[in-house]
Amino acid sequence: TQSTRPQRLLSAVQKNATRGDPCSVVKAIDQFCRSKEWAMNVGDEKGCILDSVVSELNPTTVLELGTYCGYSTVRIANLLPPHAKLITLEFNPDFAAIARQVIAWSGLEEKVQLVEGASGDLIPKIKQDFGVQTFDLVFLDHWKDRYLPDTKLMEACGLLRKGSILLADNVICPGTPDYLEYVRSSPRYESQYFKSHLEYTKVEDGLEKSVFLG
Ligand SMILES: O=C(NCCO)c1cc(-c2ccc(F)cc2)cc(O)c1O
Ligand SMILES: [Mg+2]
Repeated sequence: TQSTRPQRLLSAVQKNATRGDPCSVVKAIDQFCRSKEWAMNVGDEKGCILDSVVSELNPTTVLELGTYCGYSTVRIANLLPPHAKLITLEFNPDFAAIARQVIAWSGLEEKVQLVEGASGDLIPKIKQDFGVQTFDLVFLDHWKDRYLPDTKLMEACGLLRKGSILLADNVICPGTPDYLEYVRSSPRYESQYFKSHLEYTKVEDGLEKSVFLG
């Protein structure tokens, strides 16, 4: 039976990265995606912008929407202070299975809780089931048509507080026009666009950083 691209990405990590070394896991995935097969990780260029936002914020609670193979999960978790928590939601069970192994290889499983399911179903359960009241940082990288409804849902569930940061991938490619319009026009957000490129390509893409004003 044929292997899948996430399975081949995991094999590349297990072959080329050192167990317990998150940086080597990130490097191995970027090398695989540049030299062997493109995959929809946030990538090295946008990843550096992600790193700078995380490092500047020093968040204690992080929510990631869309785990895929765990690349950005590892990038974020690697920068978190001790006892900080990253909850990452993934709808696709095949992606989740690979991501668990990538996260384990990096040695960061203590900081990460991967939950399988639909973000729209899980978000309302976070306070009661995962013991988190509000998030310092939310990284949106899941289905592009879910960015806006899930943002409104997080607001309604009281998961955002004054100063919470939303960082959204792919606001240009594939694009999230309704989400961009919302965070850029709403008086409840202060938004900033970080121009970059679609992972491993020359195509324009970027990250939108939005501060919730409460
Ligand atoms: O769908 C995406 N993520 C949610 C599913 O896990 C996604 C897609 C693309 C992409 C794909 C196909 C193309 F032609 C261009 C972009 C890129 C990304 O960074 C993404 O996060
Ligand atoms: Mg993305």
